[in-house]
Amino acid sequence: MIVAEGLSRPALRRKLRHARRQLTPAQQRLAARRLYRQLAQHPRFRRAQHIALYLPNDGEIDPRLLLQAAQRRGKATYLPVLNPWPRTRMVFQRIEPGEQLRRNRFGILEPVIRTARQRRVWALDLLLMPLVGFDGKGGRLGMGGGFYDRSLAYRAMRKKSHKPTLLGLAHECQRVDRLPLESWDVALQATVTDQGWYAG
Ligand SMILES: Nc1nc2c(c(=O)[nH]1)N(C=O)[C@@H](CNc1ccc(C(=O)N[C@@H](CCC(=O)O)C(=O)O)cc1)CN2
Ligand SMILES: Nc1ncnc2c1ncn2[C@@H]1O[C@H](COP(=O)(O)OP(=O)(O)OP(=O)(O)O)[C@@H](O)[C@H]1O
Repeated sequence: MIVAEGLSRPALRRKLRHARRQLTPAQQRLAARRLYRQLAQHPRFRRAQHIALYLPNDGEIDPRLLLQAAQRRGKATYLPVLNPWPRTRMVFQRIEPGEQLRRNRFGILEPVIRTARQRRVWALDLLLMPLVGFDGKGGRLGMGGGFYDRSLAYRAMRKKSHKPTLLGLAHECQRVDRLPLESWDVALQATVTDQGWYAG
């Protein structure tokens, strides 16, 4: 586990991003299969009809087996898409198997914007979130764009139990003893790694 004390947020981010990029392709594949086993039969996943995931970037744990499983089971699946304007906004758009994707300004694959296919965050059942670091208290450190935090800002005004369920997905090497909490940070209900579940 990584000790956060004495590290600034950017320094911690660099260290954690470095750690996940060190994983070999074989380790990545194994972790992705283990993650799939942790979640595919879990009630939170089985019960969800509208699920948002992401396409892996920069060493992130790969949730594509879960994406395929969700599509096989007839669930609606969504990916984050960066809005052209305002540029700080991220939306969730439904994707179908085999749909053509394009790289966004960060080089991450995403569907081509089609407003009619977008769904409000609070109308999703399950949000599987990428992250750079996590702790055992629901803390999440992202890439630093604040995209997920802004999408979830509505939560501050609603009860914790509201939709969607927020789960972080991570490699075990992304675990930090304790993350400093910022005012805008939205707590995860749990983080799931290739090794297990960490309740928030
Ligand atoms: N797989 C995945 N998709 C995602 C996210 C994510 O974290 N992971 N995002 C979650 O928010 C959004 C994209 N957010 C991002 C925020 C910052 C950087 C970033 O700083 N990237 C470069 C900067 C270089 C450049 O500008 O091209 C970097 O690697 O340093 C990347 C993505 C939407 N889609
Ligand atoms: N609810 C919000 N409203 C406005 N700005 C916000 C909000 N949440 C976060 N931000 C801004 O986003 C910036 C990045 O935040 P932070 O470092 O927590 O992002 P992150 O969680 O690492 O990234 P991401 O959510 O994209 O994965 C902060 O400087 C903050 O000002």
